[in-house]
Amino acid sequence: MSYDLAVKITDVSKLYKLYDRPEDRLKQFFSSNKNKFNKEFWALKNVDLTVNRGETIGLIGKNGSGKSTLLQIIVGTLQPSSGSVDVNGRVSALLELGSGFNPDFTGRENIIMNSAILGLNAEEIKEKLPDIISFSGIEKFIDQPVKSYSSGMFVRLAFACAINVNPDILIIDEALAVGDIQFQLKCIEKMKEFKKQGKTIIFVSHDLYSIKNFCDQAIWMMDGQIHMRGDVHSVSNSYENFMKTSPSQHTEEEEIEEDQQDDVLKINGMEFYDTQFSDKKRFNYGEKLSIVVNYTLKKKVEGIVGGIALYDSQDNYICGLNTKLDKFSLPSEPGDYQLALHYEQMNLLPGSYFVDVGFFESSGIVRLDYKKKMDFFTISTSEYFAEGITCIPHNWNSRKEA
Ligand SMILES: Nc1ncnc2c1ncn2[C@@H]1O[C@H](COP(=O)(O)OP(=O)(O)OP(=O)(O)O)[C@@H](O)[C@H]1O
Repeated sequence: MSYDLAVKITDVSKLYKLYDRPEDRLKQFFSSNKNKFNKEFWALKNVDLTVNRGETIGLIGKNGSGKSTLLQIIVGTLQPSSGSVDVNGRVSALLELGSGFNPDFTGRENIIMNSAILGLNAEEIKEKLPDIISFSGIEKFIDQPVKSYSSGMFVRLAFACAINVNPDILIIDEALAVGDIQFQLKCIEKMKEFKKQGKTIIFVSHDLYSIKNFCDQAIWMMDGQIHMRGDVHSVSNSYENFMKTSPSQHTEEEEIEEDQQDDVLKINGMEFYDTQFSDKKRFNYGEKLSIVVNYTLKKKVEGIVGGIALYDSQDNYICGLNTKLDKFSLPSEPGDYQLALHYEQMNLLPGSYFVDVGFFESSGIVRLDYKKKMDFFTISTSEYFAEGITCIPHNWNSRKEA
């Protein structure tokens, strides 16, 4: 395989045999009739994929589309039913939370075992061990069996192991979402460092915003196949459009959980203002409208991104704006701040509109605080001049054909 390639997958398929009842497995074993007692299910079908060294790839797709199966095959924890997999370099993966850990071993023993599996020799393990323990931040519990760990402690240990063994290829499957925000910030800094060093990263997330911010390329998996691959914006926009037209699809992306932790940034409140700077909630169509968000930054964070999104009463996404897209930078030093967004002309038609407010670190992967439907405002007008959600600036013209 060429030196420039990190992963080469050729015609890989993964077949599962599904049995309705446990005894069917035995019956099938003795049956000469193929598939009499089972159904065949292809989790992956004829997948070809090459990943170049230094690429940062986002893997997206509905639940059950085959993302984890593909990653496990790359990592080597799952064997394909057919096809070949070549990997150049050391792969470190954060797949299912702590899946590589032995619950009866202590944290320290698990680090040693994991590092050995990844190919580190005794000398290297001895050298890395203090870094891994210190990165995990769970020094006090490192000699306890991991079965006594909370999910937060698990993710700390798993991430510390995965990221400190100097991998050539880093694979992360959503796992970062667990764990506290300060630890997430520490991890994202490491991931950014990896990216700068030109390492290969494959990152799975249902959160398209973080995929768009962190990755250069994206792969969209559908029904066990690669449906689309290309630059991150075109693939994620196509996926987003597809998901909009499949109303029955329920993704984790929709389940934005409000961050209860406020140890880094806390959104304190929000107000709406008109041109007279009087605070109100009822506006006339076409009026100027400003949203002012009060927040407290408790720790220094560079490159914070603030965003405001509007939804109508049927939960249709109307408009999402953020400071990164508009190249507006926010302060990084701790303090109490106000962030104001001024809409020059609120051209939404009469109705109630809900506002989401969120703050993220620069790549969008770590959500510092997020308030869904934090408040709402209403638009009214005494005239009847258009229908729908918004009135787009326009004019009419008519002429007689020559
Ligand atoms: N051991 C197994 N036996 C039978 N079917 C399986 C097994 N593991 C996975 N599958 C099936 O294979 C399909 C692909 O699963 P996979 O976990 O790769 O999807 P995914 O895209 O990672 O989903 P998610 O986003 O929910 O993690 C699913 O339909 C799943 O039910």
